[in-house]
Amino acid sequence: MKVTVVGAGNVGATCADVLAYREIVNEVVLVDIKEGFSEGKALDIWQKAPIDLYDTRTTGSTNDYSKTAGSDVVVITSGLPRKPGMTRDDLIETNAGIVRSVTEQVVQHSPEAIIIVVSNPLDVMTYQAHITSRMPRTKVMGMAGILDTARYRAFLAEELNVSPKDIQAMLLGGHGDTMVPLPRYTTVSGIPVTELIAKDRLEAIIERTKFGGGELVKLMGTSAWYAPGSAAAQMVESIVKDQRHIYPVCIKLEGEYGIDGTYLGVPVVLGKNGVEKVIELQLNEQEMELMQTSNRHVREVMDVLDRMNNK
Ligand SMILES: NC(=O)C1=CN([C@@H]2O[C@H](COP(=O)(O)OP(=O)(O)OC[C@H]3O[C@@H](n4cnc5c(N)ncnc54)[C@H](O)[C@@H]3O)[C@@H](O)[C@H]2O)C=CC1
Ligand SMILES: O=C([O-])CC(=O)C(=O)O
Repeated sequence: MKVTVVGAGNVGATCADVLAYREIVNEVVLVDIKEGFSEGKALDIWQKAPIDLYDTRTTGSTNDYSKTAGSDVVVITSGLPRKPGMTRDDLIETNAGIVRSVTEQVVQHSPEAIIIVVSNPLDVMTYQAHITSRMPRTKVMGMAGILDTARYRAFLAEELNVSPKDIQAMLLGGHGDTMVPLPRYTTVSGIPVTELIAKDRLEAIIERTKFGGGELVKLMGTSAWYAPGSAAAQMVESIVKDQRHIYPVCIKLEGEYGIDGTYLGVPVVLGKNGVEKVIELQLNEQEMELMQTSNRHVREVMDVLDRMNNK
């Protein structure tokens, strides 16, 4: 199995490292526009192989996509990260052009690849990659929900003083302040979380989760990479090993949740064909309202992209 990671910056290099040291695939190609950058990162990861004992071959390429030919999965992380004071949506202008040109080159050399978009604003960059690639919706998806639920699960584990491994959760909607964490679908070793935590504490954790990316941007001056890189690698693993995990993934909705044409996070089964199935939860009125708010927000940013692309 061969995976290409485009963008050898913080998120891309972390993703490549996880794919290598966990031996998720045999071969990882890192691509970046900066001369020598991806080659250097790939060489560094390869030189760690005798220490951490893995044999995934890792190579780099400065914008030469012929080296990515025949990839099974391509992870797109190229693009600007935000700085303090910015929203993810502020990145649209620069990142749309990058995602468009990268997708064109990816598809030319790996027409069968499954594409996982990471660049922000996530839902709208997934839209950009999907329309550029002209592939079925099941093969072009965005990574956000695994990261957002991981943050939610980590905060809950800290609050309850239990292992983060025991916390299961689901989340819907766009990757932004309108994301929809679902307490009704959150359990701790099978116990509904609402039985273990006070309502106001749970609400505070949900609020912290919604702004989890911004919290890190404020602390570091740029956005997160360890959890995002691992989250993208986890999606790759479910695909290349046909594990059929259920994860929250951004995909174009076609009538599910009463929404048509918007790219939003929903639970899906992830296997060798990409999204094998979209799971439709029976939402209550309040959850549906939150999902619609998220839908309206992502739709607005999709409209901005449409106007940019039609200029
Ligand atoms: N979906 C999510 O949950 C998350 C998304 N992100 C997003 O991921 C993106 C990358 O973040 P970082 O890795 O922290 O940024 P970074 O600045 O460390 O790395 C981005 C890399 O992309 C490269 N690049 C730019 N244009 C390119 C092109 N045309 N072709 C190939 N490479 C190109 C740059 O040279 C740079 O090395 C950002 O847009 C960020 O907002 C970050 C974290 C989580
Ligand atoms: O916050 C950002 O800009 C990067 C991101 O999407 C996240 O870490 O959730």
